[in-house]
Amino acid sequence: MKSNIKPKPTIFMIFGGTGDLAERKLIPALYNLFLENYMHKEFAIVGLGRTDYNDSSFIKNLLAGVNKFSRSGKADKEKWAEFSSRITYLRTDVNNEGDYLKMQSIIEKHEAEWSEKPAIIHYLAVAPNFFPIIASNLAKLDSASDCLRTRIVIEKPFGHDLESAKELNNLLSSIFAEKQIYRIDHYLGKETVQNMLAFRFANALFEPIWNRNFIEHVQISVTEDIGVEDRGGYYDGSGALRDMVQNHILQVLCLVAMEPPVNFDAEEIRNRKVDVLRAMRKFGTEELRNNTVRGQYSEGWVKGEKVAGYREEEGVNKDSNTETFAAMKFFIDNWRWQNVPFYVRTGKRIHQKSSIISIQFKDVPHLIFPSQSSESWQQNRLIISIQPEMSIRLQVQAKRPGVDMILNPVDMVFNYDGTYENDSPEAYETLLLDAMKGDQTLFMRGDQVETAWDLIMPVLESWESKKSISFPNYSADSWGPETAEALIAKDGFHWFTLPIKKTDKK
Ligand SMILES: NC(=O)C1=CN([C@@H]2O[C@H](COP(=O)(O)OP(=O)(O)OC[C@H]3O[C@@H](n4cnc5c(N)ncnc54)[C@H](OP(=O)(O)O)[C@@H]3O)[C@@H](O)[C@H]2O)C=CC1
Ligand SMILES: O=C1O[C@H](COP(=O)(O)O)[C@@H](O)[C@H](O)[C@H]1O
Repeated sequence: MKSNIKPKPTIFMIFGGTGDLAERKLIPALYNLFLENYMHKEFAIVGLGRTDYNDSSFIKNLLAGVNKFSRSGKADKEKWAEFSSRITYLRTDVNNEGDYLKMQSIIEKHEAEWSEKPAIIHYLAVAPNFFPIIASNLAKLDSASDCLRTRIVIEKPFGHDLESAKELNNLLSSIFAEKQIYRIDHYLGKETVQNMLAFRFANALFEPIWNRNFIEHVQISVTEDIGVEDRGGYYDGSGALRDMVQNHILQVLCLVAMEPPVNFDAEEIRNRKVDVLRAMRKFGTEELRNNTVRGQYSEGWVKGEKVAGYREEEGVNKDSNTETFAAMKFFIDNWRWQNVPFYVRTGKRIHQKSSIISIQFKDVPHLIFPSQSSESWQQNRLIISIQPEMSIRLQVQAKRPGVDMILNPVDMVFNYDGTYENDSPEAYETLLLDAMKGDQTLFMRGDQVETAWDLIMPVLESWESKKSISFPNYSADSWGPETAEALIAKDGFHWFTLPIKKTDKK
């Protein structure tokens, strides 16, 4: 993220190098960073897994992944040869202490050959039950306590609840310093999410009105048209609240609501974000009843094809009460945001894939133009579209051409397509480069994770204790349960959606 820091020589140890995340995201991201000359010339990638590969069969598999998933398309033959010459495979069982000694010798070999001692990034792309055993074994490596160059990247989910997140934090901090721990949230790597910082704190225009005096309400809506796909086993033990709200949505909310930081330091930004989480109102019995909604999708039709209901998905319990949709109303109890509702919603098998932040401003204090119909009148609204459209729209009222003073809302639009020629990097590219640079700004600090868990625990506990919910309660390809409409409609608002463009639908 910070352009004034350059990566040093680096060794990537990818635990779970043979897995889905490495194939679809990590290796394509590292390859793109290499293509765009962001990597230091001295780097090595070590894939770790139990599968019986040698270097060449491992690399062949990774190439297929790059060809299929990289945003830069099929790999260039020469560039791939150069990139892949840095990749090796080490057959490893994370439970086997002897395998960590082999990692140690790889590190020592590079230390002896390279111009300076490398940064060592242990990337834990394995199931979370392996995080403790890997961390404990890494503690035995000579380099583990070297704060300046050894880093551990932890994939989501970071804990299953507050207690397990605390346990994991305690274990990690007994081995590593906080500045060595990189808890990943890929939403923070998204270009449009990072742009919130630029938009809010590099423009004089918006900050003076960014508060309860001018803003009526805020919406954060992250909807997906896909179901749980092949992750039913994981998802059924998680649900939408844990999978999306506790992490991605609360992190985005923090960027919308944080106070201006005094500088661009990782600690300063993360302090301001955690302040927001600490100020968020806890859910008591009344808020649980009135301000939260959950749902689960049933079968339906998507683009002419019949799709299964959640309970029929592979890996999902046939009478599962796991929510695939969550909506809630939050309040932030501080001077800036008192009484401004923040509505959030997320769900799978929703009619439209779309991640948007909508900020609705208060009405004008006095309207001088008579006879405006309700369709022609819209309070000012700022829409930050994270994906698939990457844009910022400011909806303002304008006079429609004609002899009468008829108003209608129009959009002032900044669209990434058409403004910038280059493709935006994938979230993992930004985050991996930051891990190489040692920049933690876009990674979650331990207290942030725990405060976010603390906030949602009453909702989780309440939902888990009341099993009598009548699921499924929304059909695939709908906008979620009707109660989610009611949650916002009872305050006089409605969920904002962007019109679907043909290209948005796969
Ligand atoms: N896939 C995705 O899109 C996303 C994944 N994540 C997170 O990333 C992590 C990995 O997910 P994903 O790649 O999908 O999982 P996969 O099941 O595809 O991969 C799991 C990996 O763990 C390795 N592994 C399992 N047991 C051992 C062992 N005893 N010793 C050594 N290696 C072992 C497997 O290697 P082998 O089989 O060769 O032993 C494999 O490489 C999870 O925490 C997940 O929540 C987060 C966001 C998105
Ligand atoms: O972390 C996760 O995110 C994806 C959605 O990510 P996006 O970048 O496609 O918006 C979600 O599908 C998945 O369930 C969740 O684990």
